[in-house]
Amino acid sequence: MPIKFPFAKTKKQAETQSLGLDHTHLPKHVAIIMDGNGRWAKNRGMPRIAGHKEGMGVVKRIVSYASDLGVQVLTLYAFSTENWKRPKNEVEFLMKLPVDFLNTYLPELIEKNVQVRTIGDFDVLPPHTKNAVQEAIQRTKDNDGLVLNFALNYGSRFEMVHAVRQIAEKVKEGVLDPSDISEEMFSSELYTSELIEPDLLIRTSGEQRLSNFLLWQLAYAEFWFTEVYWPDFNESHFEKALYDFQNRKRRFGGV
Ligand SMILES: Cc1cc(N2CCCCCC2)n2ncc(-c3ccc(F)cc3)c2n1
Repeated sequence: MPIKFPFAKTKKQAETQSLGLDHTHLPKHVAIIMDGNGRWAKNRGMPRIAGHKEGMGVVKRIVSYASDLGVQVLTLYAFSTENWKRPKNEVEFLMKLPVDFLNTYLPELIEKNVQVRTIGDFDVLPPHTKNAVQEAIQRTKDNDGLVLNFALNYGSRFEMVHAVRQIAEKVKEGVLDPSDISEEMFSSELYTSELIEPDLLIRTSGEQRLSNFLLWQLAYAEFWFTEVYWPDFNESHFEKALYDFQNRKRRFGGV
């Protein structure tokens, strides 16, 4: 199909450009707090894990859509350090989701040139979770399309304290003077050291909190909130978030 719209490189871009999305000013890095899965299930008289399972299908759709649009990095808050406090059966179910997701979608992610990464305290995850994620990281490490970054057992305060400890050790060893400590140095000690910072944070389910997610990295990001529960979130909601992002940037772009 001849692409009618300037700048659009793919059919998906042409479709969304017709709706007003400007593909030359997309957010490079979108971070998402995928909230509302438990309430979605409760409202349907279903167990919480049904919401998580439905939410996993939405992950696949939004990853595919973000990749087609040309978003460079997508960071998804999949499991926080606080989530270990949930009931044992729910935690066990959640720790199987990365395995289920990758068993089902890794071939398509590879086909779409997606690079899988994680941030968080990875070593304490269950072996089956670690093995599946490590295989996906290894099999996609040379891909240069969308970077799909899962925050797994992630907590921003834990991440920042770890960074401070690393820097303090260098000062203690005499290889670093305190006067040399900079924002760039601190950023280089974070899990996200190899990634550009998020331009846009999306949070579903009506909550308007950061919940210990990317506290340092989101310093200059636009925040976009929706009442929609994550299992009901779809490409139109994602497109609206990107559209609103662009319009905010247009209003203040000149200052
Ligand atoms: C723990 C957890 C929970 C999880 N949910 C589904 C989405 C809604 C929010 C929480 C539940 N999803 N969805 C995908 C993954 C995943 C993680 C790593 C990976 F390499 C591949 C897939 C995932 N992991």
